Amino acid sequence: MSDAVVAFEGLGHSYRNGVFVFRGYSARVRRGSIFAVLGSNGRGKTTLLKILLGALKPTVGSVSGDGHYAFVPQLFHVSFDYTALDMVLMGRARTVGMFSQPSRQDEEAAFAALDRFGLADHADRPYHELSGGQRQLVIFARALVSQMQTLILDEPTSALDLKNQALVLDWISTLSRRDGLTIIMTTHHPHHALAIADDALLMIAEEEHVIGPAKKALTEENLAHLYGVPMKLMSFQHEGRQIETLAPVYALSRAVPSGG
Ligand SMILES: Nc1ncnc2c1ncn2[C@@H]1O[C@H](COP(=O)(O)OP(=O)(O)OP(=O)(O)O)[C@@H](O)[C@H]1O
Repeated sequence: MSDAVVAFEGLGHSYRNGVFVFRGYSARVRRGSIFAVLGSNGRGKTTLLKILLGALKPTVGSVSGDGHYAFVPQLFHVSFDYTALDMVLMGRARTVGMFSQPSRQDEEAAFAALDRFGLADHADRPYHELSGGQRQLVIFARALVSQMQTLILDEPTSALDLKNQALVLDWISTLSRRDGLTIIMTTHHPHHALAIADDALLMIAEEEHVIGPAKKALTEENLAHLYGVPMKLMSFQHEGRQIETLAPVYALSRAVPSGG
């Protein structure tokens, strides 16, 4: 695998005999990089993540990787009355051990992770009472304390407001650039991928996919082809930085006001 942390070759999955969600997909995720996966609803992004996590066996193709990943799912339900802090402490399972109590150091790390996401005041609240976005942030905090070198994030910004989207994007970027972690994330936001990803996989159709450096893969043409919505790439200066971003162009049906 050389510099690749995760690699797959000729990968495909079929839940029902003969009907493939996708097949023939190949890619390599480089150590320390951010790898974004884009595709329309039902294209197979979560299926791909489940295969990489080893939770699902691919129907065809092969996957390699060390299997030591922290996973942040889209929705996370728990049946027990855990507090937000308990949820984060579960991320320390590797250091706490099966039947021991978390150490003071574990608790401090968990509390600091909650604080990083602005949730220190919610540490003792029941997890299931938190809002969807707050729960998503708690699960990020849990991934943060796990000390895994690879994070797999399923739509990490889906439940978040703009401020918390920016916080999480910055967090992902810092973990990769400063701490050398490898991040694999799915997203429905091409501009998020363009802002932070090194490489992108565009799952376009059953066999059709684009893989490459984010700036080369996330073109107006490829994205319009993927989503069926025109996309505009914009480049401008902001506070001395050159910004490149993407915006969809919506075709709105205009209702004609009556009598007008
Ligand atoms: N356990 C399952 N059994 C049968 N079909 C499934 C199962 N899980 C997913 N599918 C089907 O596989 C396809 C891909 O689903 P998947 O959840 O991987 O897509 P996705 O790209 O993550 O979608 P979204 O963007 O809507 O979250 C869908 O057609 C879905 O209905």
